Amino acid sequence: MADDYLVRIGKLIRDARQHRGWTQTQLAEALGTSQSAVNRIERGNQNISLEMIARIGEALDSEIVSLGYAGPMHLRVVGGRRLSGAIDVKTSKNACVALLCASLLNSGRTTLRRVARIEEVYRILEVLGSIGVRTRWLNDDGDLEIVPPAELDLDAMDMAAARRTRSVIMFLGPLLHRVERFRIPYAGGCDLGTRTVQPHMTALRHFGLEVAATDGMYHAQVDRAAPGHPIVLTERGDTVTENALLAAARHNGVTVIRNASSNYMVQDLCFFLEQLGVKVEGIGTTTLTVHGVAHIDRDVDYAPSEDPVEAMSLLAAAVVTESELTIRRVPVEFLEIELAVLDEMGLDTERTGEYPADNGRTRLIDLTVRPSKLRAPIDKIHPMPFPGLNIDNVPFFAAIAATAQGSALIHDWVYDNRAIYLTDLNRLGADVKLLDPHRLLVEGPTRWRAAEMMCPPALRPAVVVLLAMMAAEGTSVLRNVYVINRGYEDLAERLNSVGAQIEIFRDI
Ligand SMILES: CC(=O)N[C@H]1[C@@H](OP(=O)(O)OP(=O)(O)OC[C@H]2O[C@@H](n3ccc(=O)[nH]c3=O)[C@H](O)[C@@H]2O)O[C@H](CO)[C@@H](O)[C@@H]1O
Ligand SMILES: C=C(OP(=O)(O)O)C(=O)O
Repeated sequence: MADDYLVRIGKLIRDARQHRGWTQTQLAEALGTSQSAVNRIERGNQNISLEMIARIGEALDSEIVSLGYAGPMHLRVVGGRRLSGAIDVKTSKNACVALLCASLLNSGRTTLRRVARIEEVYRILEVLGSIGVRTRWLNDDGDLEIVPPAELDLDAMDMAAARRTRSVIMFLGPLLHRVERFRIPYAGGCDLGTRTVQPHMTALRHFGLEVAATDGMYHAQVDRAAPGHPIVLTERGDTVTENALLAAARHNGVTVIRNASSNYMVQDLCFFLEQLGVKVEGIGTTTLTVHGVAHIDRDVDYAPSEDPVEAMSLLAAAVVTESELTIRRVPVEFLEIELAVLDEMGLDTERTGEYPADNGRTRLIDLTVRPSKLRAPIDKIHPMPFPGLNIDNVPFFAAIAATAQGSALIHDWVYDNRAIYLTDLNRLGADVKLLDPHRLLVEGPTRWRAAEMMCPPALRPAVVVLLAMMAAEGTSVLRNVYVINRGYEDLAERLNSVGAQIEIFRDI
C-alpha cells in the first residue's frame, strides 16, 4: 500500500509541476536536488518525507497533500482544439477488477500485466491489502504482483473502500471456498439507480452460499455443495457470470453455466482461469462448462486485454472534436456493432489488419477516425448483452448523435438512472430531450458552448460531458471528477498528448 501512496503523491507533484509550467530540472534546482531524484519522486519510486512534501508544495506554490483530506480533482478544459496523432487504449477496468478478485482463488503468486491505474483498481487493492493480501506495483508499466496470505483476515476488511465499488461483489465466488462465514458491504459504484444482486445470490446458492442482507452488509454463510444441474443465470450479466465462474473454478467437478455473458471481461477471466489450470469450454458463448480444481497453487502471469469502452470513448473524442485520430490497440470484436452503426452514420474510418493482444487471444486493430459529415441513425440506438452494442458505450452515442444531422433516438433500457445525466449536454449547447427515464431524443448538429458544471455521478455520462467540453470553444470547468478516474487512467494527460488542453486542479 505504501507503494500505492507514493505513486499517487508522485502524480500530484507532477501535476502541480506541469501546471506551474516547470521542468523536472527547474523543480530540482528549487529544491537543491537532482533531476533524477525528482523523476523518482514523481514516479513513486522514492520514499518521501513530510518535510520534502512541504518544501515541494512551497516551491510549486501548491499544497500537494492536505493531511486527512485530499481535495477533489477538477478539470479545466480549453475547448475547440483539434486532436491529432495516435493514442493507445489501456487495459479494461472491468477485466482488471475481476482478475484481482480471481487472484483470491490462487495460493500462489499472481502477476497481472499493464493493469490500469484507476480508482476502481485502487479500491479493490485497498480491500485486498486490508485482508492480508500483499500487492505490489512492479514497475511504471502497471505490472502488479499479488501474493495472498495463508489465512485471510476478513474481519479487518476496509469497509470504506469496499463500499465505494460494486466489484467487491466478486469476492463472493472465491471466498465461499475459503471460509464458512464472512461479510462484505452492499455493492457501490456509479449512481445508476437500483442494480440487482439477486442473480448473484441465485447462482451461488448452487454452491451452498446463503446471504442475508442487513445493516448495509451481506452476511454470507457457506454450507459447501455441488451444483447438481446446470446453473441458469436469471440475467445475462457480466459480474454475475464472473461470480459463477469464480465459484465453479474451485469446485472439484464440472459446472455448466447457462445464459452466461460472453463479454470481454468474462473472456479475460476465462483465459486467466485456464492459466490457473481450470478448463473452461464454450468461451465466447452463452454456455460455459467449467472443470474446476479444489486447490490452486500456481505462480501465474497474465496480461488482461484492452478496454473496448475506452476505445469507444477515444473514438467519440475524435468525432465530437472533428479530428483525425488513430486509436491503437482497439479490441475490435467488442466494438463491431458500434463501428457498423457509425459506418451507417457516415463516419470515415480506416482499420489496420488484426493483431493479438498480450493475452494471445483478443484481436486488436488500430483504427483511424477522420472528420466526417454524420447523419443521425435511422433506427434507435440500444444496447444488448454481448455481442450487442455494449451497454457502457450507449452514452457515447448521445454525444456523437449531437454532432450528426437529424434526430436520433437513444433507448438506454438497462439502467434506471443513466439517461437523465445525458441531458447535462444541454448546458453545453446540445438539444437532448428526455422522453421518459430510458429514452432520449437527440437533435443535431450542435454548436457546443463552454460551461462550468459538476461531474455527473456516473462514469460514462461524465466522460461524455468532458468530450463535449473539448468540442466547445472557450473554457469549461468540470468539477469533482473522481468518477472519471474510477475507470480511466490519466485521461486528461493522455488526451493532452494528442492535442487537447485540459488542466487538472484541486481545491485544497
Ligand atoms: C465491474 C463490471 O464488470 N461492471 C460492468 C458490469 O456490471 P454488472 O455485471 O455488475 O452489471 P449489472 O449486474 O448491474 O447489470 C447492469 C444492468 O443490466 C441489467 N441486465 C443485465 C443483463 C441482463 O440480461 N438483463 C438485465 O436487465 C441489470 O438488471 C442491471 O440493471 O456490466 C455492466 C453491464 O454490461 C457494465 O455497465 C459494468 O461496467
Ligand atoms: C457502470 C459502470 O461500471 P461499474 O459496474 O463499475 O459501476 C461502467 O463501467 O460504466
